[in-house]
Amino acid sequence: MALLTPAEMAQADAATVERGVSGIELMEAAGRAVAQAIMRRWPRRPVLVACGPGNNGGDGYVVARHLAAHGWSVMVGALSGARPSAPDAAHHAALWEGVVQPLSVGLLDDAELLVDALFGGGLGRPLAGDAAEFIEAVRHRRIPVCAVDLPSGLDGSTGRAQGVAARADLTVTFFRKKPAHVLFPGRGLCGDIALADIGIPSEVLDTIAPAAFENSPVLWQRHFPWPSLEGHKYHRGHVLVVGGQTMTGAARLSARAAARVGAGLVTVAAPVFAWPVYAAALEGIMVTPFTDMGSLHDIFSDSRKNVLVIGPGAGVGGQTREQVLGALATGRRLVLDADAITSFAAQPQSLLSALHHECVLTPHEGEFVRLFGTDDADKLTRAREAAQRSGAVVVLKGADTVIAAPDGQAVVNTNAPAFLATGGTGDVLTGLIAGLMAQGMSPFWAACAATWVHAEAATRFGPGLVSDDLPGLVPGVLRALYGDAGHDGRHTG
Ligand SMILES: NC(=O)C1=CN([C@@H]2O[C@H](COP(=O)(O)OP(=O)(O)OC[C@H]3O[C@@H](n4cnc5c(N)ncnc54)[C@H](O)[C@@H]3O)[C@@H](O)[C@H]2O)[C@H](O)CC1
Ligand SMILES: [K+]
Repeated sequence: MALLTPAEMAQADAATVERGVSGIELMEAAGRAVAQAIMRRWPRRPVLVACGPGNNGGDGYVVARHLAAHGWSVMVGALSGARPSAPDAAHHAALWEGVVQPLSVGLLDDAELLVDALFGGGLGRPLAGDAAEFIEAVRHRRIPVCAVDLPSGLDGSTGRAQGVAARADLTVTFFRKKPAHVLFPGRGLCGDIALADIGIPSEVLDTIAPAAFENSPVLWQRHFPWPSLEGHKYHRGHVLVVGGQTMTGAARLSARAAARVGAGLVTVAAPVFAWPVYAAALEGIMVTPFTDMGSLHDIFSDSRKNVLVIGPGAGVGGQTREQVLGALATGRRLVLDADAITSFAAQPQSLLSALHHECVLTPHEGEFVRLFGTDDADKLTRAREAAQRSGAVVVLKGADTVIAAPDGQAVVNTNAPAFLATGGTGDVLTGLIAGLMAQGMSPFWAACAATWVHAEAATRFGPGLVSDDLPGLVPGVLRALYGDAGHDGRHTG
């Protein structure tokens, strides 16, 4: 599903109003959806609705009215005692027949649930004054919180808090999620996220043309390279993983992952004296020894090896740089990870100028900074800028991995479990990406699909996961995807 910035959300809002659905109706639908989500989650209890000066506050008055209509004891506290001035919010504030008190921390004493309708998409600066004081007080209490659209204080576009921000147990948002709902720290502050349809037709997206999406098989399933009966292994590509001299496990993990995700053939190019180690450990995966850059180049020159992988266990230094630049010179599809990125820390431009659009970089935050430097922009922006600057697909890994293409398209992955934070999982992801690219998937969709499959496999295993488990878990994930795509004859409705 698309991710909309608050500005794009306002465009969706306006486009819907142009189609004849009034802002007042949208606000009614939004507030009603929040009230219904609250009643589904919590038993009736005294509730405080904290209303801000804008339309987020307007939603709050609708929530108050619906909860009261269902017998809830409702207090409304207006920030700085101000009634909203915006017409839609003023309309709904006037429909609230109960008392409106100036919002104060003391009102929390009689509440067992807080509805945070202070600020949402219109937050323009860090919370200050009464608002900041109130949110600080809430954070120090154990009162359950339901946030309207966004926890107050969060920048909807970036998921970052410019100052103090509320923490919610449940956030109810409208039409489409914002980047703040999928990027940390925002995602962590939202609690559970409920997405409500408030009557905005999806057609409005045609004019907005969103460029950011939450990762899901829906995005790339139609591009997934399922084998066909008339095909054979050469149709399914050939991944070449350049092995390191000492950390031989990394390349083996990548190679196994590439094979498990369906690459027709996989070869590890091994430094000759480490060749026995690789050869002894791999059966279906071929191992070709090389002695120097010349013999490695001979291996590269076999164009049937349509995707090259450098980085897992490569070691940081001039030899890795030489291998990377040699691989880039072939124009072949390339996945660069870990040491292949770090090796260019002192001379990033020599890598950036050699990259092409059939390359994928898979840095974690530290490797990203070594190559692209630091700036205080949010993760989505940084990944996009890096992809544009490098001309390659950039997979900026983390609990909220961002996959960005040079044309600005970006996908945020949200199914990664905490268990993935263990050594070697990055090597597996690199192999999954390469394996899908070898079968013809575009670098961008291969990176999106591999990231999702990687996380789904980890989730299936759960606690105790080690990276060695991951390649063997991939078939189960593929089986489910295969079924969901209706390939097994089942109709998925
Ligand atoms: N777009 C939709 O489809 C719908 C959105 N709804 C709700 O509307 C809000 C966005 O409302 P908006 O009036 O634009 O902004 P806020 O209510 O978030 O902010 C109010 C107002 O406050 C001022 N302000 C901004 N930052 C601060 C600050 N740090 N301190 C003090 N004051 C601040 C600024 O002037 C803002 O305009 C959206 O979140 C939804 O909840 C519709 O109700 C439903 C459909
Ligand atoms: K809010």
